[in-house]
Amino acid sequence: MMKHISLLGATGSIGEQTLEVVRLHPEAFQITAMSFGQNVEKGLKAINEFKPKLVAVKNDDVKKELEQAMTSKDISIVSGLEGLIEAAVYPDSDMTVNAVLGSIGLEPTLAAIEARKSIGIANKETLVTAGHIVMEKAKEHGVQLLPIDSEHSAILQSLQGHNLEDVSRLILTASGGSFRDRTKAELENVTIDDALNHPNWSMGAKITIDSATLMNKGLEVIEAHWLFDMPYEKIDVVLHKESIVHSLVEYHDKSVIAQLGSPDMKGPIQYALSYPERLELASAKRLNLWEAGSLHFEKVDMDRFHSLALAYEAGITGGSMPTVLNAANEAAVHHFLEGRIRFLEIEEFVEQALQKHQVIPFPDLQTIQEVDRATRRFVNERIITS
Ligand SMILES: NC(=O)C1=CN([C@@H]2O[C@H](COP(=O)(O)OP(=O)(O)OC[C@H]3O[C@@H](n4cnc5c(N)ncnc54)[C@H](OP(=O)(O)O)[C@@H]3O)[C@@H](O)[C@H]2O)C=CC1
Ligand SMILES: CC(=O)[C@@H](O)[C@H](O)COP(=O)(O)O
Ligand SMILES: [Mn+2]
Repeated sequence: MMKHISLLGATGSIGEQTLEVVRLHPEAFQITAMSFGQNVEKGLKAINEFKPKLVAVKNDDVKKELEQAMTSKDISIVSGLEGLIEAAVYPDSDMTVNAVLGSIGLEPTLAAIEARKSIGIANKETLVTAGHIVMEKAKEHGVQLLPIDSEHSAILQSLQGHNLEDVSRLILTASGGSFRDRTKAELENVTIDDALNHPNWSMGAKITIDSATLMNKGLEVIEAHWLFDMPYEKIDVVLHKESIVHSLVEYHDKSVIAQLGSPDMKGPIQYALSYPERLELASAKRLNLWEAGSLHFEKVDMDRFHSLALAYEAGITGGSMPTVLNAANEAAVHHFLEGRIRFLEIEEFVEQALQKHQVIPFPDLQTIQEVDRATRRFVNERIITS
């Protein structure tokens, strides 16, 4: 049966690869609504090809620009957070794929759950900042969140046919990112371009920096905690530089089940779209184990990758702490990408924000939004005045 999809973040790395999956399966998937931020050129191409009925953009200026560039008058264009939510709950859509960047994805996710859409979630910041609210709402409305993040997709795939109660440990693999072979001292003067040079994956700028600090893995630990209802002491991270084993599940009998494949996000995206079925993915590179030769696994040095330690601490503390972790990291990475701070200062600003924060247990949505704003202000002011 045809699945109708609202795609949030259509011009991004995950968004474009989702469109590629839809392009490969016109018999199975159709884009009914889409959103993007401000890349009108890319957005317009996607609109012309996929012909959604509704398009949401970042603000009124982008809306005007798009309206002038569009020839078809049959497509509604909306803007701002309200527009993003409208796209997320578009009545003709069965599924909402959230591939926007950052905690702006939270309210659209909650709205889509309330509208009982099936959810494909790439936007990990949403689960980090308010996992307890998202998961409670999903449970209340009987909605399953289907992970698009490769590690969480690997875990979901390794759980098929098994019970969560029989799991003794989740093991997330980490490539180590752009600087995995450098010492901390060697990170003092690395450039933005160096940091954006991921060894295995081509991704958006923010997640590529997160991968280099290993904050990405920290966010993923918190994401796994919520998606699979797993306590932090049962979530481990292992360095695996080939990014071929995408994550593993250990069961009580010490049997370990893993999902492997060549690094290609179209796999996890398609699995979320077609779940629980599997479709052909003709464009994917077959994993050739004799070509891969050896696979390597290493313990993570938590002093070297301090951001991962900060994420575990924030997750275990819980309450509003993960919101601070995420907001401080989003702000600091933004400033790094703008050339205002050095690479190692990202984790310093995140740590300062966490240290200054008085944890609020069980924060509601409004509290989370206030903490998010206050944390960004704290980081911005320190950076602008330093
Ligand atoms: N890239 C990857 O391989 C992976 C990504 N993820 C997660 O998926 C999410 C998306 O990542 P990625 O695709 O790399 O990111 P990109 O930066 O490539 O894309 C982000 C998308 O969100 C849109 N966007 C950004 N800000 C806003 C805003 N304020 N309002 C509306 N739309 C906005 C952008 O629009 P525009 O560009 O038009 O302004 C773009 O379409 C992240 O949470 C990331 O952690 C998870 C696993 C792998
Ligand atoms: C492709 C994907 O899921 C990314 O989140 C990936 O995990 C980044 O790689 P590392 O964080 O392991 O470097
Ligand atoms: Mn990942």
